[in-house]
Amino acid sequence: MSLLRCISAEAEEERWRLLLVANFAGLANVLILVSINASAHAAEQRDGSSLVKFLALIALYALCSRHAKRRMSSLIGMVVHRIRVRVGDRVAGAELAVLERIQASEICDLITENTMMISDRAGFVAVLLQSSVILAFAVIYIACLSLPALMLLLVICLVAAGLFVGMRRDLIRLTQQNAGTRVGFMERLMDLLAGFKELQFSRRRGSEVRAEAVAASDALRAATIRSSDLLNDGLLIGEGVLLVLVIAVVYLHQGVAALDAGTITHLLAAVMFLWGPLMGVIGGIMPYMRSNMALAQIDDLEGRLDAVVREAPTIADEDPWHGRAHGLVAAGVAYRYPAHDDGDAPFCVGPLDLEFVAGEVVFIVGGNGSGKSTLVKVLTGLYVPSEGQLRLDGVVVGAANVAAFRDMIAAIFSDFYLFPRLYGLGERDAEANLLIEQMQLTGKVALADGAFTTLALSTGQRKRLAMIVALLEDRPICVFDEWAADQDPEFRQYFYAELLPQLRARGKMVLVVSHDDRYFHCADKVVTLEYGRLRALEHVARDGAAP
Ligand SMILES: Nc1ncnc2c1ncn2[C@@H]1O[C@H](COP(=O)(O)OP(=O)(O)OP(=O)(O)O)[C@@H](O)[C@H]1O
Repeated sequence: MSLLRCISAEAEEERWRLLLVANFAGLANVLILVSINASAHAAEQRDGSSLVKFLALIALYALCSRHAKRRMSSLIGMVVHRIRVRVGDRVAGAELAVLERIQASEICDLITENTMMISDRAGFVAVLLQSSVILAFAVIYIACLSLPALMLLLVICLVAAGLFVGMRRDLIRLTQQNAGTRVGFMERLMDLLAGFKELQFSRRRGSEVRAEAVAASDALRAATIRSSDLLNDGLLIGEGVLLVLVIAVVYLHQGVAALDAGTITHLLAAVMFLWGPLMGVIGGIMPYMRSNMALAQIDDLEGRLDAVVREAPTIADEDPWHGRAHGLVAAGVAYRYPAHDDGDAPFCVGPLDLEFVAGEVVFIVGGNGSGKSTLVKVLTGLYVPSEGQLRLDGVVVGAANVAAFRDMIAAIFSDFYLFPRLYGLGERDAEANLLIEQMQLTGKVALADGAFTTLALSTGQRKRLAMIVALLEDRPICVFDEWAADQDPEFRQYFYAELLPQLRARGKMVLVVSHDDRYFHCADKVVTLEYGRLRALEHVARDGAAP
């Protein structure tokens, strides 16, 4: 959708009022020109009342033009705001498997860069729209002065428009190239920042990464120069058109039409007077075209998000469990990742038949890449099974109720994210600080007004904070993916020998992904995976001794 259409849709019924105000501004502007021309040629027109008329027209123009430009800028701001919210909602409403297919860096770049581009150029676009209205009135005035002059003006403008159309093609090509170049540069910058530590240990690796970052920056520089050259060419064409217009008017009476000196002076005054609005149009065309391209790129991103979102069923709000979970059954459940571009067979976990009950601790174990985390994502409703079904207390987990199902799970994944605040948990400072003491983090971090005082902690300490959040959530199903991997021996012991039994005693259904074979006896059941298949399902005797 073009920016003009977006503005019009945003303005709703205000659009007609805005158009009227912009037209008043255009009319007042041209009436000032007409009055100047009249006063310049007739002494009787230069009295006090004509001065008042001038001042009134100037005031009318200033007020209407100011209102129209301000409203247009603010409507463009609203269009951009709505785009941000819409794309944000689409991302928030997407499924994990969907988001894994679109790079987060690409989403961020497309939203921030393009919306900033539209916002930054909103002023130019507002001037363009207002100037276009003024020009339309000026064309009527020129037509009244001389039809041949109007024809000449239209021919010159058509030639200029043809040049702009040619430039638009270049601009589209450059805009697409620039987006790719910018993402490339951001990726190299991330290499430098995220891989900072690794780069300290190899000067050669460091210089190779730096060389690629410099090359990406250079490509970005060249791309930016090409774009600004194109914009400058656009401005130059506009200025050229103006000069050609002035010269054409002067020579007009010698060629096509015999004009008297008075009309020529009026025409020249018109062209010179319209220099500002003409430059407003010319200066605004490129930013307007660029804004439309930014909109097209956002449309494309939204289309891609929609296309993958359409594959996933719409999530509804049904809640057949009301916060209680007794038995979770995976019946013939399998999950297959999307096929690779290179034709390699994608990884598949399952089909598996498994059962988990409340008050039971189940360990999911296996070698690296055996599918433990993938299985956990299926069991927690993050991935929709490719085959089979998940049933909680006899009710199939599906699109209609998966949101309620997920609301019953407290999960800490191996690549967990720690929010700086206790979102969704209300006022829990006292309880949280008690748990912080239990987790031996007192003096390191505290919870004040729902926010952690710091997150600058070690990996193990941050995982303990994530555990505190999970315990505060107090959900019937707990999932811990390699939580103990970063804990010291004392805390590892606390996790397996104290925390898990406490959760079992409280009737929680606990799923633990673990490599700690020293503690496998702490489980009620051990599910062993190998290449995505079930290798063994062992029940552990409850006296603590492995069978
Ligand atoms: N986002 C993804 N897209 C495509 N394939 C993936 C993705 N994540 C994992 N895989 C594939 O799934 C396989 C199993 O990965 P998974 O993370 O489930 O293993 P894991 O048993 O948890 O391993 P680890 O013990 O190393 O954490 C991987 O070998 C990989 O081929």
